[in-house]
Amino acid sequence: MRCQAFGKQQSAAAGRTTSLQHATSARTAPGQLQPVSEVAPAAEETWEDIRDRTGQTADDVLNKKVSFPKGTKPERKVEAFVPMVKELKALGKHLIFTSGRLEMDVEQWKAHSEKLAADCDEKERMWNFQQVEMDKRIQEISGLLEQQDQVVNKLEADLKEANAKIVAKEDARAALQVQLDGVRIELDRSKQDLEAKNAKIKELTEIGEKTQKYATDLQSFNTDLHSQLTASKKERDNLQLSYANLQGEVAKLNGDLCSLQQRLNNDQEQAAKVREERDFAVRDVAMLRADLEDTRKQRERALAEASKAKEDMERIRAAGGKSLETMEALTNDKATMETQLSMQQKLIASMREDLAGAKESRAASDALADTRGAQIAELKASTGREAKVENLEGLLAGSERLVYEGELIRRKLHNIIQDLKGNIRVYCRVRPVSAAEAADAQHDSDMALDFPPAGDLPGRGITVSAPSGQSVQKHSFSFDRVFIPGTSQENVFLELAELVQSALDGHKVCIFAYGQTGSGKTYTMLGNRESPGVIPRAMQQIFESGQKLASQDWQFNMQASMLEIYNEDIRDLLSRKKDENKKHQVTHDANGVTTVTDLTVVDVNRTEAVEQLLAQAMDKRTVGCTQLNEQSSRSHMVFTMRIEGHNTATDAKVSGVLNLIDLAGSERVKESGATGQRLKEAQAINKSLSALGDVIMAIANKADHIPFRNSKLTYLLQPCLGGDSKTLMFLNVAPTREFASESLCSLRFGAKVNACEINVPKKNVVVPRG
Ligand SMILES: Nc1ncnc2c1ncn2[C@@H]1O[C@H](COP(=O)(O)OP(=O)(O)OP(=O)(O)O)[C@@H](O)[C@H]1O
Repeated sequence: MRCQAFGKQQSAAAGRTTSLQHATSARTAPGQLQPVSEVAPAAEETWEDIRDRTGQTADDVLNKKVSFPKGTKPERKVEAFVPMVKELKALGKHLIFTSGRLEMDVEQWKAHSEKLAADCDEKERMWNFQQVEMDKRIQEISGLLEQQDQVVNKLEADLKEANAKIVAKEDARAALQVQLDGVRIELDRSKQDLEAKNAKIKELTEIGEKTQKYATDLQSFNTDLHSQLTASKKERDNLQLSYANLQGEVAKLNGDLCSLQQRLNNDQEQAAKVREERDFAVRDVAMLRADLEDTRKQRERALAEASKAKEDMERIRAAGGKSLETMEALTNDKATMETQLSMQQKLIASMREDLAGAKESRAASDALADTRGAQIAELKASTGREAKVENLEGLLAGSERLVYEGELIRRKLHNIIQDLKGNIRVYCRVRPVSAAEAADAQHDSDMALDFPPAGDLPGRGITVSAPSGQSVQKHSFSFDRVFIPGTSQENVFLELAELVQSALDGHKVCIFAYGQTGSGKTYTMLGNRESPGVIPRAMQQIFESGQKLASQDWQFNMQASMLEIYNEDIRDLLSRKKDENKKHQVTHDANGVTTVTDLTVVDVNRTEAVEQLLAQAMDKRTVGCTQLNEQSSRSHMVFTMRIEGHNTATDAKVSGVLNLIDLAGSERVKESGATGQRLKEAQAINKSLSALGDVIMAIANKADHIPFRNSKLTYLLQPCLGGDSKTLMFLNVAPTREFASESLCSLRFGAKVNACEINVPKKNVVVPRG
């Protein structure tokens, strides 16, 4: 299209050129008007000169009109036309030149535009080609992009997989870390086990040493008995000789028959005493047997612990496999333990031999008693003489000495056994489910406690199932004795009668009941008229034993006092005055003798007298009704009996103390529903019981400072807990699930107390010289 238009302009320009050429040829034709320049050739002006000179435009020149007045001569008219012709000529030349130039330009433009069109076509072709190439390239790139997308997707999937693997590896590493931590904990626990076992072995070694000492004492006792037996045999030979002589003198002795009869009666009494002594020996042997049994069990337990330690060690070796040094240490420890165990076994074997020796001694003393009986029977049938009577008196004096010495040895053995049993003991007592609990549907009266029926810990183990979060967890404990619900007051007392006896032998003895409110502390310590508890039974035993010892020239002076600690104040329960605000101070002297100022002290020598005092004290004691116990003790009650003994024959003196304590019940303030005064009481009770717990913990941890002064209760009990007292704690627990958490707390506390070691008890005896 552009090329056609370009062609039309060309032909128009060509047409113009043709008409100008015609004009030129017309000008030069012969006979026509000649231009002035041809007449007088001169330098021709160019159109640009004319234009610049005259200021005319091309149109002005072409449209110029010439008019002449009439009569103008032709020469004049020619003259007038000459400049016009010149102007027109210059303009014509200019136009011809300009149009030639324009034509040239047009040609140039045409060539240029053709070239441009060709370039355009070429470029278009190129572009098309490039477009195709580009499309191809784009397709290729798209293909590549798709491939790359696939690669990226694959890489992403690989990355995801790698991440998952990393997470799994992290998890595995965390699990391994946990395992490692577990192994470390296991290792620490094993170390602790080993330390505990070492401590146990040390304890067993100490027991072994004590047993050795005890065996030595037994040996010397046997030797004494043997020498006494030899002496008795000699005496028996003498008696047989005398008896032969006596037969010849029977007639003369008839007159002395009555007095002899009297002496014979005395002899019979003496024989009864000898029998009693034999019974003591029988009981001692039984106790020894029980003790031996205990030691055997300890040994078995130690063996079990050693084999457990071995298993632990192997487990640790398998789990860690690294701690070679620890392994070696464990192996060494195990070897040491095994050596110590074999020593213990030897010790037990030697104890068995001692027991056999003691049995022989008992048989000898039985035989001696029988011989004496036979002699008495013979004498009964015969008549005696004055000299014979004197002989018999000597014999009796010897027997009395024997009995006295036997009593001393019995006491010694008794204390050795007590020491072996440990000087702080814990007895756990579980009360039965009460009728009210069983009847009330609001109470969860199912049992929360189990007692291992037999096996490792018969009568010593207890398991409590207590809630732990959403589930229930079992916790096992063992104590020196566990009394199941329904155990009678009598059977409970039998287990501590020996301890009470120690007070008569000059020891400080402390028995206290600890437990949740309503768990049976007061029932255990005081009981009721039908089933008296520890305090009345202990009194009865002390008075009866005191009376028995009177025949061995012992005289006892006993004094009782009773106090309660209520809201951290001490109150005298035996005072007949109404002096509630009186302040009492507690002091301990260097010998651990405790004095409470201004406290009523009453001389007692009969059970009935003590019962009266107890009734009086119970009337005064602060008791209240809580949600958990109708008759709840709101104070700690301390019954103290001081025993001073004097042997008029030997001038020996003993001084013992028996502290019997009914603590107030621990309670959770929230659950007991306490408010006002009850709340204040409960807070004071819990504070003092927690102070007791702190003291026990400090003793168990062998702390440098024992915080006895943190409460009146702990300060009062200081000689019992930290001194040389023999201490027994009753841990009273309620049996039902309702109180399982509280029971668990009490059992944990009891276990802590059980782990305590207090000083070896010291006897307060003054033995005269010579
Ligand atoms: N072993 C038991 N056998 C029979 N009944 C028992 C026994 N132990 C406790 N009880 C009865 O359970 C109830 C609560 O006992 P007790 O008053 O002795 O508890 P407590 O621990 O002294 O309470 P608190 O000191 O908080 O007042 C009493 O009625 C008591 O008779």
